[in-house]
Amino acid sequence: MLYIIGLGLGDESDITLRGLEAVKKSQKIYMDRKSFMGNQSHLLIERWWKKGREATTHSDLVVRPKKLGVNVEVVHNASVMNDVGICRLQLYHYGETVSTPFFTEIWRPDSFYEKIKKNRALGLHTLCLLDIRVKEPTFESLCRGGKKQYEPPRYMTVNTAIEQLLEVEQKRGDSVYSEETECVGFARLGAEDQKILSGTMKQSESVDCGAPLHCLVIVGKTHPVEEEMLEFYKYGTAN
Ligand SMILES: C[S@@+](CC[C@H](N)C(=O)[O-])C[C@H]1O[C@@H](n2cnc3c(N)ncnc32)[C@H](O)[C@@H]1O
Repeated sequence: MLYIIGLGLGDESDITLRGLEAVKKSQKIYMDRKSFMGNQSHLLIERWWKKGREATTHSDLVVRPKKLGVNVEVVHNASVMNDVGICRLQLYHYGETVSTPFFTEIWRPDSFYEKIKKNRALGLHTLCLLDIRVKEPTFESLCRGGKKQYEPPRYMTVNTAIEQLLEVEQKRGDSVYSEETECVGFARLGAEDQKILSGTMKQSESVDCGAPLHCLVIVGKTHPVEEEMLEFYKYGTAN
């Protein structure tokens, strides 16, 4: 049996009772070290699983064992996809979620711009999931071959996300959003020191939201009740 257990967003105490039961009765436990930060992770608990591979996807971790006839059970938990609801921007007012990768000197992908443009044309909010670089081999060690060396882990901040979004707006120029566009920054959702910050992109870009993980919502058309709630997290108020 392979259990895939969501640990939630805060720390290991967020595991569900069902998840804890599955941990207790498993012989081997794998930690998914890619899409997690410190406490938030997806525990891969298995009985028959061979050594995991360095790079894989969650779907692959379900498909491959199933093809081998291994039973797979997912033990659900909170996800950032629903936890952003804490700021009371209504979840059914969101459009397509986008990912924002770290730009490099030579690689500045901006496919997210068209998706944000579509969402905003419909008045919808956009959740931006920010890049995580964990166990990334260094360019030198890849070129040299042999034993890999790894870059230090990097987690994109709200500040970097806004900076890159505004750079793309400047380049594409379709007035999809601007420095004055309302957004909500989230840091460490589910942790005791979680931080939620609502303000314009320009205001939010100047705030240090602290340790990762961060994500960002670009606010679409709001209902008066949504606006009322965002006041609690307004730039300049302590929260
Ligand atoms: C690829 S997604 C994985 C999300 C995870 N599977 C889930 O459903 O919660 C990783 C991104 O989600 C966002 N994220 C995940 N956990 C978060 C948290 N506790 N607080 C803020 N953002 C978070 C960050 O942008 C992070 O880079």
